[in-house]
Amino acid sequence: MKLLRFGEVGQEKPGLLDEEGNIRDLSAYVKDIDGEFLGGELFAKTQVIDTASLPLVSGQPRLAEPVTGVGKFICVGLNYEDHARETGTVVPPEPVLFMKATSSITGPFDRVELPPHSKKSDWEVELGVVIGKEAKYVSEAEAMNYVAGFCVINDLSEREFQLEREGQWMKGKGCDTFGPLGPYLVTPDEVGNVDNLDIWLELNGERVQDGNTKTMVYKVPFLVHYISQFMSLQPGDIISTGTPPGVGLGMTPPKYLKEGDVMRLGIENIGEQQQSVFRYQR
Ligand SMILES: O=C(O)C/C=C\CC(=O)C(=O)O
Repeated sequence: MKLLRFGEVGQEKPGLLDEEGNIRDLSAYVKDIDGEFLGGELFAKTQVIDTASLPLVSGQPRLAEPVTGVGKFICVGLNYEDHARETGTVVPPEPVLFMKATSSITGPFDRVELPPHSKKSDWEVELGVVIGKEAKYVSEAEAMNYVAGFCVINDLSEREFQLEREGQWMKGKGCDTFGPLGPYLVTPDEVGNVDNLDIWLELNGERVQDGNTKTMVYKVPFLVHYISQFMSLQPGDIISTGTPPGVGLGMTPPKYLKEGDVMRLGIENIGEQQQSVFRYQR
């Protein structure tokens, strides 16, 4: 099942994508796609709904982030060996974790804003994991029972804020619009082998990231297990699992986003996003 949310900002409704690629309105069954829904009985019931019985949504509405009310947006840094190398580092002996502000979350086709005083904003396509059940000290073997589904994430990163200013990475990771999610929350049964999915990003039509989740170092079950040793995970929390090589920081010379740029990114079986870039004016 591919769950989604559609409509203008603040007026989104829950929906799903049917087999023919049409959007169907789920709002008669479900208030919204959030932690309460994903952690409750309705989520399982929704998976067996006859989609043809749901109202068709006409036109081409805006697609929003497929889950709302995200409590935690946790990211894993340097989780592909070749990406670590391109940034001049190595894969750490344990996962590097950081948080993105939940206020950075936007829809998959919404515009990305460059902060007024930024110079080094960069792209990072990533596989997102959406938690469906409270996970506290879970084992690696049982970890997938806590996963509701997967989505595409662009972990946008302002490198000067992240790496050249004092303190933690979060300054460069949590800027407004720096966390496009979606367009779909895809349930595991439709994803196939999560350890073998093509993952890519194009900047202005040129493919700059061209990887596969098979080269991810710390895999999804391990990450869910690992993070749950430090904090409990709640339904609707998101884990962004790291990016493959091809970010602007790793280029010679480095290349960063500018107004007018267009990013298109996707993951096999999970979906595609596209964002254009503008500079926020104060
Ligand atoms: O130079 C470093 O320490 C790491 C630079 C970028 C890694 C990153 O942002 C990531 O998400 O991975």
